[in-house]
Amino acid sequence: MFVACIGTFDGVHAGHRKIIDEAVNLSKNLKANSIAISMIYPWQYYFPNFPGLIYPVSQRIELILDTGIEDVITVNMAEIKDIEPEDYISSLLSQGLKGLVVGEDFTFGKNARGDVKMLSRMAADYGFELKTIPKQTYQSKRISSSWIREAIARGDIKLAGKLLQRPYHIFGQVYRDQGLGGKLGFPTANISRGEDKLVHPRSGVYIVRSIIDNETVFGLLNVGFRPTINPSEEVKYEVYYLDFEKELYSKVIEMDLLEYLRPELKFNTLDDLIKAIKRDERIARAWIAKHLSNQGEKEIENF
Ligand SMILES: Cc1cc2nc3c(=O)[nH]c(=O)nc-3n(C[C@H](O)[C@H](O)[C@H](O)COP(=O)(O)O)c2cc1C
Ligand SMILES: Nc1ncnc2c1ncn2[C@@H]1O[C@H](COP(=O)(O)OP(=O)(O)OP(=O)(O)O)[C@@H](O)[C@H]1O
Repeated sequence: MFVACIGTFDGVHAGHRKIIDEAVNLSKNLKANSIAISMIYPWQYYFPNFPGLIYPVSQRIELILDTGIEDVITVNMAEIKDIEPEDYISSLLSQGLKGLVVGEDFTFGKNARGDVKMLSRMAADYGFELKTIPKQTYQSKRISSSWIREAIARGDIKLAGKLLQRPYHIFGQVYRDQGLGGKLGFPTANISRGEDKLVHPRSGVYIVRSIIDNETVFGLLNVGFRPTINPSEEVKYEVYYLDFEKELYSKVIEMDLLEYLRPELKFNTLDDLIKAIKRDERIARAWIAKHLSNQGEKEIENF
């Protein structure tokens, strides 16, 4: 016996959390297991103008499980897009579905014909519990993964963090590059974000925070194409951690994006680039000092 909630859940934003929490509550009332059914990719993923996922699928699953729901099942959109919605629900019923939680505007199945009206009818006919959740909003606008992707792409990481209920973070493995940064006076770790098609934050410089070997470290992340030296065809992620000297090659690091400082620029000389980075560092140090709480704990206010 199980209670399920259905969606893509990319980002696991405030609206998703509400749906998942309600599924967990309902499962307790019905003494059943709780399951999130997560579409691997949203419908838009298959179109060329899709900006990319907020988080890799593996991380999405971790975030969903962190909410306290017992299991996550991933479903390929191709598997259900041509299925009659009644058939999909019947197959869940035959597997022990006792309750279902969805957003009020949720649609699924062939021609998106499955909706709350249809689900209510089926719930009455087949005796399962249906809970629909009113849309969760921020500043009167429906919270959605699409809105968050768009905010990240234009560098509004504050808004993204609000909608996600935690700072937007990126994560990836450190790989060896030319090591030019060290020679310029600021060693950088180059990050590879993996295979999933992910949204790129607006190119430029960000203040970031990571936890490395149980220690909080702050850094400057450059996202972009490095137009000044060694230009790249694809977006690169390079982080310069402040007051940090440990070896990072091949480690997987996660960083919270806290503040957007400036766009990436093409400088005429290397010297100008170095000056700009030194200035970024001064601004970042002042920002960090201002935002650290007074109790000596390395916590950023407002997050
Ligand atoms: C904080 C920071 C800011 C940066 N800003 C720029 C920039 O505005 N324009 C640019 O062309 N490169 C910028 N870079 C990228 C540097 O050009 C890059 O780190 C340098 O080329 C070394 O790269 P490599 O060691 O990976 O070869 C920035 C790097 C950092 C860490
Ligand atoms: N703001 C919200 N308030 C209430 N329910 C929501 C909200 N956003 C999504 N849901 C519900 O959460 C489940 C998962 O949503 P899903 O990830 O498919 O949509 P989304 O966040 O709107 O993404 P997209 O912007 O890509 O359409 C669905 O049942 C959906 O109806």
